[in-house]
Amino acid sequence: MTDTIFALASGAGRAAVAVLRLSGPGTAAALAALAGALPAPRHASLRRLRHPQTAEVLDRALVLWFPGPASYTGEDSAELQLHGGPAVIAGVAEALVAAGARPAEPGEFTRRAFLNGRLDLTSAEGIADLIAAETAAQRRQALRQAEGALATLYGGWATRITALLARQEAFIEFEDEDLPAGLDDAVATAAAALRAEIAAHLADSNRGERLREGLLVAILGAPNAGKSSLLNALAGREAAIVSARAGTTRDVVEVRLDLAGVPVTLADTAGLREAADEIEVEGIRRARRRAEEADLVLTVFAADQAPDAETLAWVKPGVLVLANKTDLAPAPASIGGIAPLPVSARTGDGLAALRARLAEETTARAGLAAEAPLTRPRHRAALTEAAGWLAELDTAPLPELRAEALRAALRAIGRITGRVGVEAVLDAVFGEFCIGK
Ligand SMILES: Nc1nc2c(ncn2[C@@H]2O[C@H](COP(=O)(O)OP(=O)(O)OP(=O)(O)O)[C@@H](O)[C@H]2O)c(=O)[nH]1
Ligand SMILES: [K+]
Ligand SMILES: [Mg+2]
Repeated sequence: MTDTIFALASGAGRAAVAVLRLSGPGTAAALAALAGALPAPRHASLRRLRHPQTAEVLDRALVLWFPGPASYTGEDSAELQLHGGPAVIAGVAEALVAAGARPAEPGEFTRRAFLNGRLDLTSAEGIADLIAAETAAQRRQALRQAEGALATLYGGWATRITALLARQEAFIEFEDEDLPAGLDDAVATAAAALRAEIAAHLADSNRGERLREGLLVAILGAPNAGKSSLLNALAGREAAIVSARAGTTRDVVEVRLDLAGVPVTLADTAGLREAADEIEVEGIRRARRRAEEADLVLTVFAADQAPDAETLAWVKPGVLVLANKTDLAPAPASIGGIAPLPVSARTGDGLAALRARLAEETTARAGLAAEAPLTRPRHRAALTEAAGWLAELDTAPLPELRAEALRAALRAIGRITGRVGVEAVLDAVFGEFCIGK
């Protein structure tokens, strides 16, 4: 028998209202034990909540009863809107345990919704992304996915493969009879067309995945070039220590920015130079490593200094070259063959242009690529596999082998939406949820 689970669906900590959710076959009994007779379905009803054993009154709360299957999980479920204090929440949780329920695992409500056919895996992942979304562009992408944009796309492809498989199997079964000429070729042609659509979907330069994960932008340059000053200016707060002493920054200092809807982690790093101090050496090692991982590097020079060799090594295609301190000296026309963007962290000159340029660079690397962009490596791997099986149709000599390739392609796509062989991926998918969802 399925457990009845409960969890705090609202955030932890003191708040005006805390929402506790319940789901499972024992929901009605637990509600009755705490709140008396069941309220009308889907109508908020104000009730005294009592401990079922001690009868102590724990709170006055709004109680909502959602009988299955027309609920989020598809099971009988309920919501208790409590006063949001920690002692109230703890008391009601204890009462629910006394009434036979148990605390939920992360993502367990949505997992049940999936198992009861209320949503597919991509929609469930969209809900997790929606809860995690930090920017408007992330929210839009997550909401579309939660509402089934990917389920529709991938489900449509699965339907087409199923139809091809039916034709291919008819071909095998009636091989000796008179079938329309070219049926076999027609299957291969349709499979090739589908493979091209999948390839186009895969060739989006990971924009959807990058929007979901956010971008890393690293600031690199000589000591005292003004890297930390630039980070603070872009962040709008004194996140990193600034001083006239070369070698101030040792650890990597990171801030989160929202650049035109793309979440960006901006990393300030130790100035590059031949250092003797072992702490500074480690800082410079970390600086280089962060820059190598970065989606974009801001290579910073001081306009009043000759470019140093260590930083010049980071003037290359794909980086953004900055000449800072233009209040002290004009920016050179070219550094290492690239025209630098002139800025002054001190006066703020050029910062608006830098911000605009950064937004341009980040949205070119991440963002809404299409109505239903690819958002997860899990989907990418399965689609690549499906496309590989469809390619087999061009070369597979026997109708039986072609049918087998179509079946394998179908299984690969079915794993994305959760139609086949899902046990293995469920823990990974629902483990990323918060408790209460
Ligand atoms: N005049 C002028 N001074 C600046 C500007 N930007 C930074 N500075 C000064 O340059 C010095 C070094 O600035 P930081 O931001 O600490 O430089 P950094 O590149 O982070 O230095 P390290 O962490 O030591 O590598 C400080 O005294 C800043 O006030 C600027 O645009 N104009
Ligand atoms: K400094
Ligand atoms: Mg610094």
